[in-house]
Amino acid sequence: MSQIRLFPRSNSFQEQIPLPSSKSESNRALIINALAGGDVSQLSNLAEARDTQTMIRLLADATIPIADVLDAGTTMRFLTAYYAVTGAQKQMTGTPRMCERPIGILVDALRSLGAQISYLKNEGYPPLQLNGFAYSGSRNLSIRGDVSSQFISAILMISPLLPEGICLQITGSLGSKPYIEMTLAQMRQFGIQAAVDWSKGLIDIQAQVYQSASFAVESDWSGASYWYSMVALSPFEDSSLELLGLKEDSLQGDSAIRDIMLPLGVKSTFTGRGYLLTKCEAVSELSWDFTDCPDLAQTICVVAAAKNITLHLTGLESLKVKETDRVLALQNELVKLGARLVEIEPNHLYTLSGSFEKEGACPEIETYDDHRMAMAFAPVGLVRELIIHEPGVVAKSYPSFWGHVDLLMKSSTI
Ligand SMILES: O=C(O)C1=C[C@@H](OP(=O)(O)O)[C@@H](O)[C@H](O)C1
Ligand SMILES: C=C(OP(=O)(O)O)C(=O)O
Repeated sequence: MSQIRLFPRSNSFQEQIPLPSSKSESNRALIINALAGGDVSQLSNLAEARDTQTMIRLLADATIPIADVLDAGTTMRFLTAYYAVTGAQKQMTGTPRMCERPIGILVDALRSLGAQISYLKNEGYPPLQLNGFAYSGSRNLSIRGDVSSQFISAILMISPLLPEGICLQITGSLGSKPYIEMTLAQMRQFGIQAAVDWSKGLIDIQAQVYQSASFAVESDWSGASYWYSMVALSPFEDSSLELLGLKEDSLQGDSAIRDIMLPLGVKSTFTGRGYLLTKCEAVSELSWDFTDCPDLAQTICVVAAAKNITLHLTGLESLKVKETDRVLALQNELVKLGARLVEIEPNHLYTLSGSFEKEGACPEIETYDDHRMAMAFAPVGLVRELIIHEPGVVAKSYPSFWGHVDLLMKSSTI
């Protein structure tokens, strides 16, 4: 299918949504489990996400000479470190966009530990050729924190295997920190101790042996965000959704959606088996820093646009090097709803404002090979007819998304 048309709903809803599992937790669990020599069957509730299924497939067959990760950032970065430290001879590649996403910071760090890695096309970007590992003897490593936390997570997961461990100094500003905390928390569950001093940006991991363990992946808070949007945008006061499989104490930083959505009109109540979302009063203006939760930015921009809430956003720097340039994609598509996302201070502060257009020609939203563009805009279909192009992009993180949307909205596919 190349388009989905969504039709507004004229009454309230009360539904349960069986959320997908987190691909971030899944991909960490798979790498750590492989390093621990565990069996995949010890990991439960692994994500259906294509990014995770790609990781499972590549880890299952060590003889594959070319590891094609498609468009999965974590799979590319985590596997590069895994293959490097295990001395694999391997080519790493991905989609054309993956070959535009930076990896030089990780490659430099791995080379300084002793990995033989060369670039097959452009310096600093996939595809890569991995040619084995000869430990360099150094445990002190510096790494920039401002491009992608995935480089840091990748290095941390292989640290216990190195003869002297690693003392990692994070330099510059740090984005997506909760993902690093997620990595450390999952390593801890497999027996690894780390000494962390965030005030100095230091993480010290001695040489240690991973203990194999069982691990159950939680539902995905990033995927949950789109259901928060549905409740926020429903015009009916008694609309509610129960999102299943979420924990109160999550490893996922995107659980911040609970706090962000409160001023946008959604209250979260823990039910023991997930969260019940109900409607509450929304503000008319809000400032938010997305440094810790970049994957929520698209969700929040679309909700604000459709509710005529003025938004001041910071922490969007990393959005330019994700599945697409997400700032540009948002700027192009939000205009179709009557909103403008304007850069106020270069690459720092943005303001979103406008007047939501409920009537007129049906907006057609382009998705730029980015699952989050499709899922962030879908909730608008509750309040006005909308077409979303290439809806299949959701498979990267949430293959069952449109099936779940069917619970709330009528749609037709072309
Ligand atoms: O480690 C992870 O699982 C992720 C880290 C984040 O990337 P960056 O660290 O590049 O911001 C996030 O955007 C991505 O969806 C998943
Ligand atoms: C940025 C994302 O994923 P990745 O970097 O792993 O491709 C995402 O899922 O929004």
